[in-house]
Amino acid sequence: MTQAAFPALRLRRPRRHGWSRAMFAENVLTPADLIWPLFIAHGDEVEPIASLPGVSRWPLARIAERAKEARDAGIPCLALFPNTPRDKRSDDGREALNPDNLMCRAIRTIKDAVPDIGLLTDVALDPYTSHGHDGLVDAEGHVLNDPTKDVLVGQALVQAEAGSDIIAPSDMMDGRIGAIRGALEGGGHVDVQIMAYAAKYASAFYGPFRDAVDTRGLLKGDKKGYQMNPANAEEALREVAMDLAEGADSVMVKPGLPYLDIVRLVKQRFEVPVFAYQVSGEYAMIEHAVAAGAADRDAMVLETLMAFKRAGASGVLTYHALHAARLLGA
Ligand SMILES: NCc1[nH]cc(CCC(=O)O)c1CC(=O)O
Ligand SMILES: [Mg+2]
Repeated sequence: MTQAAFPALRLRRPRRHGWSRAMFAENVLTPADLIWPLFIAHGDEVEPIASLPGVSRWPLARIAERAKEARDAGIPCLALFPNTPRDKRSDDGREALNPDNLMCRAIRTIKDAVPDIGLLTDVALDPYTSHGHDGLVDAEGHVLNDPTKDVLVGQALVQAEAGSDIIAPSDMMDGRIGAIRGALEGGGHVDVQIMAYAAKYASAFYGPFRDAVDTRGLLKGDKKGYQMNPANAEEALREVAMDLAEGADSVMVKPGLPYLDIVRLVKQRFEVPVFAYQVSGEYAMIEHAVAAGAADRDAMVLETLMAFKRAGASGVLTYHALHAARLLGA
């Protein structure tokens, strides 16, 4: 590429005026880029989550209001996470298969009230197990891949039957995308999508989420035996290749900002829709920085979300979705 030299070349020239900055923008962020995660309470009260300031668990009676707010702000899709009552959690997580569990009731409640918003539902056993792991555990505490995969298939089917639009397995078992895709096809759910949490890292940024779904106190050990090592990037490409080959419609990288290099690598290598999850610890870092007077919330939210777009993401799951969508729509 040939280009002029200074002073003919002045890269500041187009930055002088707002209209010009807008015209030269290489990426845009819109409310349609945002997926809003919502936590469902099992009781009747709104339950603020102390480690996730500004985020609450919503009872079923209030969940449709949130869906309407999201739709009215231009958010295309919600991600749902249930806080299963402790007495319904068990070693085998069988409540995940109950077609009347909190997740399935939330799906039906939202679909009845707001049929035109998309619903993405998490597939993994952690909100349902008494040990807090995403799968079935053997006597040594090892999470068993193949038996877990079979349960996840059943979990995906009850969610699809309740009306989920996008099944999002966040469990990191090998082979579950193919098994779930096969079951969805066999069950007549040919248009239900799969967004695979393909490159999900064993991260220190999930703490507040574990409070939100009440697994922090239950979790025995850690998830390093199935989630990825933060040292690895090549392996993320193998994870993505595997999930695409098994029928994923889109893939996710998680956490978000510390793994933007992975978003970029995946996008360049595969040219498929890539989503990023700006996770609970990332949200909390921003909120605590704001509370400490170290940052401007609106600017920081919009800048971090734009960074995902620049890296190549098709969209972002973020607890700031409603706030950001309203800023963008204003
Ligand atoms: N299936 C577990 C799951 N699904 C989404 C998140 C984290 C999301 C967040 O931190 O916002 C986790 C946490 C974990 O793996 O322990
Ligand atoms: Mg995998």
